Amino acid sequence: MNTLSVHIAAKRYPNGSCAIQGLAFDARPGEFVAIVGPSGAGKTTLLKIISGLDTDFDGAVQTGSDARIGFMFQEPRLMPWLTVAQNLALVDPTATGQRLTDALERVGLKDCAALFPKQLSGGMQRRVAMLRAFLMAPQLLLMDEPFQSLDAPTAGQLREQLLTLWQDSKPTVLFVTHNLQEALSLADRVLFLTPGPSHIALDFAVELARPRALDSEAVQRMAQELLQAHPDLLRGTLGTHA
Ligand SMILES: Nc1ncnc2c1ncn2[C@@H]1O[C@H](COP(=O)(O)OP(=O)(O)OP(=O)(O)O)[C@@H](O)[C@H]1O
Repeated sequence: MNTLSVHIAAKRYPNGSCAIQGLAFDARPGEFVAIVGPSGAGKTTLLKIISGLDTDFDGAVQTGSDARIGFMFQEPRLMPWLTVAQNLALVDPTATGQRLTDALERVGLKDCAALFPKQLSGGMQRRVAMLRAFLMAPQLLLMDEPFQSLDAPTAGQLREQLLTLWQDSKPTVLFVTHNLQEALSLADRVLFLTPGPSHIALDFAVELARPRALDSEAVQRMAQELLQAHPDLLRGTLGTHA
């Protein structure tokens, strides 16, 4: 995939409200970029524009002409009438036999191929959704608060599995989150958005070695330093805990 290049001069909804104004950034191939901003800042709107679902904006997004783009949402969006294996086969028909077993093992779901979504916990369903996103071999993966409302240990496991999958195939990732520590534990770089109409207030490189647990001293310290340096940007919009 080429460098992702995003330049949104303005995004207005038909009711006249302006969600995004003057927002621009590039992301290198394979870069893991977190996007953090207050509720209503336009994060979901931004991902919809980048994915091509929303073309009604002033500006340009370059993803490369044949870039495969994957999406993972907060809700797993699995087909309830299909088994785990069948849900995965929808995006990758070659995901059968040993290849399927290996893939499921990567996300701790070795014995779940024949189960239906309703037989899985919320965390397990999200693992299937995450695996599905990677099985389509995206060059760009857009993730919209994918681990929101999971308990802390489950979210921690999913973060570890996400990094393993990402490091295997290295798509460019744009990961929207409200959680500053989650952003710092995962990303190469964090883009902080202003309240809407949003633009980028701070483009922050996370220069910490991996793995970095969310509750590690290094992540906690970096979060505290950011909160002290940019209280207006971060106050009231971001939890400092998982
Ligand atoms: N279809 C729509 N029509 C009109 N306004 C919209 C529409 N969708 C979103 N908006 C407005 O655009 C702004 C950005 O919304 P968006 O959902 O992108 O924000 P967000 O940062 O993802 O919010 P959250 O963190 O709460 O999910 C908000 O003010 C919202 O009310």
